[in-house]
Amino acid sequence: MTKYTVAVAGATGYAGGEALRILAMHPNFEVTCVAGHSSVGDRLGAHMPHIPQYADLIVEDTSADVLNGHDVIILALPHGASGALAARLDPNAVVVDLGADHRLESKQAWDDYYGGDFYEAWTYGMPELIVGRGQLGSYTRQRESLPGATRIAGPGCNVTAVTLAMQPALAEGMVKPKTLTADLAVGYSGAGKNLKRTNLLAAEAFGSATPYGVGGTHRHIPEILQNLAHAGGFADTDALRLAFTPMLVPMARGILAVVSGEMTDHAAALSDDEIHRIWADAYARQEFISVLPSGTLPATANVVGSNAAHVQVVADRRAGRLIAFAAIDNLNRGTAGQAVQSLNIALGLPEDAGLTKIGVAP
Ligand SMILES: NC(=O)C1=CN([C@@H]2O[C@H](COP(=O)(O)OP(=O)(O)OC[C@H]3O[C@@H](n4cnc5c(N)ncnc54)[C@H](OP(=O)(O)O)[C@@H]3O)[C@@H](O)[C@H]2O)C=CC1
Ligand SMILES: CC(=O)N[C@@H](CCC(=O)OP(=O)(O)O)C(=O)O
Repeated sequence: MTKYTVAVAGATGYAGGEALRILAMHPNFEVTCVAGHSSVGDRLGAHMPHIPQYADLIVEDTSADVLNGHDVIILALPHGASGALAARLDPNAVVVDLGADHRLESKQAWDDYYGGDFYEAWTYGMPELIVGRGQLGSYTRQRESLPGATRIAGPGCNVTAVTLAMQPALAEGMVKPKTLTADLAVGYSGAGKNLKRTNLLAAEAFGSATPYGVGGTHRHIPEILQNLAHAGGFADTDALRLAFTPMLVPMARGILAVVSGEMTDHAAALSDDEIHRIWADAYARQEFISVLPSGTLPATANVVGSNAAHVQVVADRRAGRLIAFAAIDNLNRGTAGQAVQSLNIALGLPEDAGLTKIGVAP
């Protein structure tokens, strides 16, 4: 069996930790290097006691010299920290960046929402993303760009939930593209191990629910628009408008996205069963995406610990809106699971190697 050595940078953080957990269960990968920042010199076991097989690895400095020499390099660093580093990595290594530095195709969007140096977009690591149509009307997927890729950009976690919920509507012209809204319940781990992306202290977040990143400011908006523009076959994101409001809720992992848009006449003329069938067909043969039976709504507890996305769609005919739902585990499907899925495809391994769609509910 082919074995690949893997270096994980950001190994002491939540996203890097989930990558290590998945890699520990993967038959083709062996973690041979872990790197960090303030934890350099520590045993990894001090930070990741739930992954005993890598407990004795020592956290090394995050530098190109340390990371080069391994077949695969996973970067799980704060955004802005991987762009310059990535430029010094071995061109023959397969590199996956879980941060945002290589996701956006538009420099303008990067400048508007992130700022700092812009780095070119890498092959986007969301295999099920609809990017066009092939012969006989079947969808072309992002999966087709991944074999042989050596630079892969891991999508944002909120982006993943919103895209998977709503992309069939754009692909089939079922919602007016300037009427989109997305409201999300998001678990604490999305903010990283210090809750720092929310500016909240643990005592303020615990037992409470509060919105953040409101008013069109959240950095995931341009990435969602980029994806939905691909799914809808639009030349750019100007055709789309999205009101996006995430809310921090008291759970460790999970995202529940509620995404809606005003129905087109085409959608309004369809029955509930026909609408549901469009979602089911869009995700047929997409092993990790489950369109739930009509009447069953997604819940984060059912996907925690897995690379699955649970999706549902309903028509609110009084409001004239289609409402799509997706539940994911932000660290697994939203980050490390999706990254390993993309790596599997890039390396020609079975797409599901080392991954599960079985959750740990309740
Ligand atoms: N959490 C999530 O749900 C998701 C996270 N991501 C992305 O993954 C990346 C990591 O996020 P997350 O794990 O949540 O964050 P954490 O704060 O939990 O972890 C950050 C990691 O990066 C290291 N680090 C911090 N600063 C630097 C630096 N200047 N140079 C090198 N390493 C550094 C830390 O090392 P040390 O502990 O040693 O200081 C730690 O290992 C981010 O880009 C994030 O946006 C993407 C999707 C979802
Ligand atoms: C609760 C919380 O703060 N969640 C984060 C998740 C972002 C994330 O991790 O994705 P990036 O890689 O794009 O930063 C947020 O909404 O910004």
